[in-house]
Amino acid sequence: MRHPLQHLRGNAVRALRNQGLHVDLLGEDLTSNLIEDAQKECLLVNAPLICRASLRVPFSVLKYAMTLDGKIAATTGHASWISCKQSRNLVFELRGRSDAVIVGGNTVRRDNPRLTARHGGGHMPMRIVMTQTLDLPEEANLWDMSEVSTIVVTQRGARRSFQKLLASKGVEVVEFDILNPREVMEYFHDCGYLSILWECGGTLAASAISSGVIHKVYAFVAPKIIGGKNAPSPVGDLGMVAMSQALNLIDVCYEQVGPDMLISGFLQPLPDMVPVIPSLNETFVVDPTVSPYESRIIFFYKTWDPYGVLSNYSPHPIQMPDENGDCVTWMSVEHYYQAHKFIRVDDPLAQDCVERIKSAISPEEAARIGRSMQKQKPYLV
Ligand SMILES: NC(=O)C1=CN([C@@H]2O[C@H](COP(=O)(O)OP(=O)(O)OC[C@H]3O[C@@H](n4cnc5c(N)ncnc54)[C@H](OP(=O)(O)O)[C@@H]3O)[C@@H](O)[C@H]2O)C=CC1
Ligand SMILES: Nc1c(N[C@@H]2O[C@H](COP(=O)(O)O)[C@@H](O)[C@H]2O)[nH]c(=O)[nH]c1=O
Repeated sequence: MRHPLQHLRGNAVRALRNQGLHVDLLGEDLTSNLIEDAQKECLLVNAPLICRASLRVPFSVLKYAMTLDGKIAATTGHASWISCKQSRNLVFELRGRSDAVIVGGNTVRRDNPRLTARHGGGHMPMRIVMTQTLDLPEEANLWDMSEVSTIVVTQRGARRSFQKLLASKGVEVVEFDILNPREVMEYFHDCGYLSILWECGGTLAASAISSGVIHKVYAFVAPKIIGGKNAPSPVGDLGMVAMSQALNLIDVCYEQVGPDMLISGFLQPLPDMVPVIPSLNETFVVDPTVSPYESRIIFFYKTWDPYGVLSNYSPHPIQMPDENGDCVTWMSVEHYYQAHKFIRVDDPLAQDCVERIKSAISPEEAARIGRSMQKQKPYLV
């Protein structure tokens, strides 16, 4: 398949063909039902890359283990173990395929987890803790940095003395003005993360789902019943009141793992799998009074879809007059847009940022520079 980013599209294919290799592109040179299935498999395998490239957050998987009566712990908070050994071994593999594993403060306080991939010398994911209060134990397995590092993300100004203690143990602390899953995922996207495994409890899981940053779910269901009116469940309050609002998983798979059942599926369509024209019962058009089928209206979003050339990210140069009326060429609308956040700001940092955006190699890079500068130095915008 072709690369999802327009400016990289075709490069690898061209390079291979230039070397005399025969390359067939799924869905272009080769078409058939079988090929369509293969193309879909290709999309699924590349889900993290596609998500990262088009949604500008890492691909996030929410994983949890629950009893048959939908509990992720007993009323006391005790949770080890719900799923069987084979299931937990599979979790080590999932961790090993992720760039980071993330939990909420309460899971750290309650479980003192290690969050390592005990799979024999393979890749170890970074460990991330999300906590507003920073009210965490002084001693915890996650502060043992001998095998792998931990990053704690928290609210700006939270418990400065505890931040110092963490720093003395080598734990990185990142402060956010607004600590929510989307901001945190955008930050880790900008740091280069591709895929994140969420192993938190229901409180943070609900917040992450509501923020739209969870793409896939892995639910291990153990044939056990624990009961308990107040025993926690995998997803906290989503503000839904009718079953018709429930989120339906897509491409659901069922797999038996020892005595457990692993149910997995996508929580939102992969960007390339989104239908270009929304179906009639979908109501998410920008203006609810406008039908998505109205012929005068052109819908565009991703650069590689029909009309994608109208997107800010389309890598087409534009010419715009500067403050003196002289014509200046910008590599894309996104370059122009990002630079104009800083263009008349009387500060050398802002001027430097404009120059960096101007010479960014792609619209995505221009957006990355603009957005991270805006986040780091909000006073410049
Ligand atoms: N069976 C399983 O698969 C799992 C079971 N568990 C069990 O679940 C229980 C803990 O569940 P739960 O309390 O939901 O734990 P979470 O892991 O969801 O932690 C919740 C905490 O996350 C922090 N947080 C930071 N930002 C946010 C935000 N934007 N929204 C929500 N929370 C945020 C807060 O920490 P702070 O208070 O520090 O500010 C909050 O109290 C334990 O009993 C544990 O054993 C946990 C994980 C998996
Ligand atoms: N209880 C439970 C899970 N709990 C998750 O695993 C974490 C513990 O990881 P570690 O300390 O590395 O073994 C814990 O904090 C929570 O996120 N996972 C599962 O696959 N099955 C289970 O039954």
